[in-house]
Amino acid sequence: MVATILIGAILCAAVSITYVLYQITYNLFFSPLRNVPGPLIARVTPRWLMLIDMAGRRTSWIHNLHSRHGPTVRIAPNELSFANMEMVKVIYGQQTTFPKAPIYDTMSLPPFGIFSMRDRQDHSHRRRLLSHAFAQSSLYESEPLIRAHVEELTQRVQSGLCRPMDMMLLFRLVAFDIVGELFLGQSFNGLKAGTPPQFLHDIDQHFILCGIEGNFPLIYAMLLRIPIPALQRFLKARQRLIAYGKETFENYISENGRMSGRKDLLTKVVSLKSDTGEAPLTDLEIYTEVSNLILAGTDTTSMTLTYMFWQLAKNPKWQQMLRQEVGEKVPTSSGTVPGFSELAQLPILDAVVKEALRLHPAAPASLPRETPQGGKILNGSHIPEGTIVSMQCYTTQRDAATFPDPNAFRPERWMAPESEAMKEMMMPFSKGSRACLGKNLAMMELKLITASLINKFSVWLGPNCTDESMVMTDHFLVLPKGGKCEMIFSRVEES
Ligand code: HEM
Repeated sequence: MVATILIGAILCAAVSITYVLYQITYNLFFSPLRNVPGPLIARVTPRWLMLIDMAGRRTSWIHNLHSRHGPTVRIAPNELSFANMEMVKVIYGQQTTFPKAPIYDTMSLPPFGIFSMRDRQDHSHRRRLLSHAFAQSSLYESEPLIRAHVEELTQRVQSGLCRPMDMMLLFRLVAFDIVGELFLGQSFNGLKAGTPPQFLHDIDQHFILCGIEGNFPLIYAMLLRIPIPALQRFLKARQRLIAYGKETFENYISENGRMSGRKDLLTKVVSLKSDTGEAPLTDLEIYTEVSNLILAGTDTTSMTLTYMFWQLAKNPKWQQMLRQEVGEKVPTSSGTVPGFSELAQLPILDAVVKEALRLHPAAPASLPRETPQGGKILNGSHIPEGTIVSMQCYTTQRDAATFPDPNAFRPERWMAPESEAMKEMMMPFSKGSRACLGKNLAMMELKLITASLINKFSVWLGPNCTDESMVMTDHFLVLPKGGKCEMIFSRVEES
């Protein structure tokens, strides 16, 4: 009996070792990607990229590889990263044939919302149905709801003048309250409470869970079977996000009906009719979508604000220029939040926002796509179908030939006419048919908040806010290494 078990174990070990050796030999010497440069360990095993990913270092690691090896690098046995302008259109352009990669299946729970949909037809149907809620005209109708939260943020800052405040937290709370207001019909009242509500903790846990499930599916499946209540509670974060969306949605419908005159974006989604005769969204699809939109619209906007204000705190000259530009539209003394129509085209504000999005994109990492049937020629080499390919805007937006002095905060680069290369390589919201649906909303929030705060206050770095604490790490979305961003505000007249 013992001998049989021993022989079985030896056979299993031998088969496993042979398989691993075969994989290594194939990946290094026979794979069609064998001639693409990249670190040896990454060419041998996909686990290396996964570990780097989990450590929050994916973006900087890939960026360094491009600096060393050029525009095409192999970052895993079956995964390539590109960094040159010609590839942007091919992989992300309006006519691209590269669908989102299978990893997106682990980024949401089914039924998938627009963000995770990989089928081209399903996606374009959903996008057609949702687009009108995000149109600029819809956003103008919702502007008063957004401005009320910006006003609340301004008062919150006013009440904490001359002391360090964690602005990363305040920006998260305001962005969160705004998307709650617009997509659930009620604010989360995070700013009022001053602490993150459970939903925000669940968003944090959601991103960790995506990393575990996407990179280590077996471990994730095992964790699901371990009956430790705290662990199970952690693993249920994504279900809680959907459940909260469902409950709030049902309350909203019972209070407001389906054709309420409320000027939020949920009303637009609920009352939409398809002009093409296509089926409108079911309630299940609406509240799943809405929960995902809250996720998509919180940390993206708040991290952009955090880094933009960090740069402004380090560059008082740009604060003064902004204040002067905004002040000509809205006097500093007036208690009001400026109107977006007055701000939308201000050149200095626009340049500051763009430069923040360039240097500190909230989604800096690769956006993986799958090479379609038959393969494709990319940068002169035939890339077989099924190969995962991606670009990261962190790298395209720091391309020295396109953006001279690429690591410096220089908004003036956006005040001259933009070159074709700048337009192509700037992709903080991605490009083409999968580009960010919330871009208009994000720009509205970024400009309203920046103009309102800078018009009234000067901002300085807090004692614990250093270049080291603000190093960008990423778990798909960016996060400062120090996990917070302390700043000090003072009234303009006093500074
Ligand atoms: C500064 C703020 C923002 C940035 C930098 C940003 C960035 C991005 C990026 C890079 C993508 C493409 C992701 C991919 O291909 O995997 C994306 C997609 C998306 N974003 Fe945003 N986003 C921002 C704000 C928002 C907001 C406020 C919302 C809505 C509340 C939103 C909703 C979406 C949706 C629905 C998609 C999926 C679009 C599709 O696949 O058709 N985003 N965003």
